[in-house]
Amino acid sequence: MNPGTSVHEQPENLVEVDDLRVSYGDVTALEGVSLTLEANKIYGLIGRNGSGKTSLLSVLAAFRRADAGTVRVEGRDPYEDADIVSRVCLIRESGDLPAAKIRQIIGLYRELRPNWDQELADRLLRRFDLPAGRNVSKLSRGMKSAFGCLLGLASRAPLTMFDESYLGMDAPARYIFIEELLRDYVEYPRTFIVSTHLIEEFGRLFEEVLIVDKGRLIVHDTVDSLRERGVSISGPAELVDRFAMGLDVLGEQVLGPTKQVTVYSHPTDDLRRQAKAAGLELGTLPLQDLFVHLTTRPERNPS
Ligand SMILES: Nc1ncnc2c1ncn2[C@@H]1O[C@H](COP(=O)(O)OP(=O)(O)OP(=O)(O)O)[C@@H](O)[C@H]1O
Repeated sequence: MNPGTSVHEQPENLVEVDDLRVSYGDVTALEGVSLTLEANKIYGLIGRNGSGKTSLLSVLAAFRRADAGTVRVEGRDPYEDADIVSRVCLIRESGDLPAAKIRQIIGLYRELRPNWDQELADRLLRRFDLPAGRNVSKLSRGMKSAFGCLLGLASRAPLTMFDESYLGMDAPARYIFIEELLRDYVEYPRTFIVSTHLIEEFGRLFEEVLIVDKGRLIVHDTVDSLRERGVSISGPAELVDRFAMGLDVLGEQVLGPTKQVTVYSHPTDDLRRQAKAAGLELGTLPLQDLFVHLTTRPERNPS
């Protein structure tokens, strides 16, 4: 069944989180996180190791309870709400798979997931080349990940979250995942949150990006406006250096006599004109450079 035709009336904001705190003993994983996610969008969740991504997704999926603040999915607290939980799917890197054959686990999901699509599951089995008769304990790491991606996509949950679920998958398998996610999303729009460290590779999926850093949400913006926060400049090295002087340079690459720098500065019309007149090329800012810039501060690198 298409999630859009579900008996549930979806509020415009699928997820509402207010002043969330999550702690593990004396470790505070998230503090003061507030966010609103709309239905039927693809969100990228990025952050450095230990920044709190898994903690956030675990709370949304009701794997954990918030220590403070409120969490609402479709207007309701997902914790101990079986109806909401059946409409939320979190695929974690660890897979959370029982030691059973692929075919048996698919049968289980078919029972439990109200929107399960068997045709999609069969196609993904073929595309990922997964042996339906094999026990998951005998699968390679990448195969386990691909199977997790299959389960997440074929579940067609209105809120589907992948937490680094593609670790160990080779590049062709990751491309299949991205292609299938986009294809299915176009046909059956729903909300995805995709956490990843492969920012440029997965970036083309995202409409909006959430960046968490040290337990706080530091950015929630559209990909387009994030890319507009800076610009890449390329051309003859000497000219590029002269042009970038005084600007906040995020990164640089030298290829023979040519150089490309990325700068954290909104490319005004004036800057564009000057660059063009100087024979330089302006390009979009790589999300990865922006991410590194925003999450690398001196206190992160104690001497
Ligand atoms: N079960 C736990 N017990 C104690 N501390 C934990 C536990 N799980 C997470 N933490 C701590 O909470 C913080 C956030 O962890 P979390 O797993 O949410 O980060 P992450 O952004 O998903 O990291 P990564 O990118 O490395 O997977 C870290 O400091 C981590 O050490």
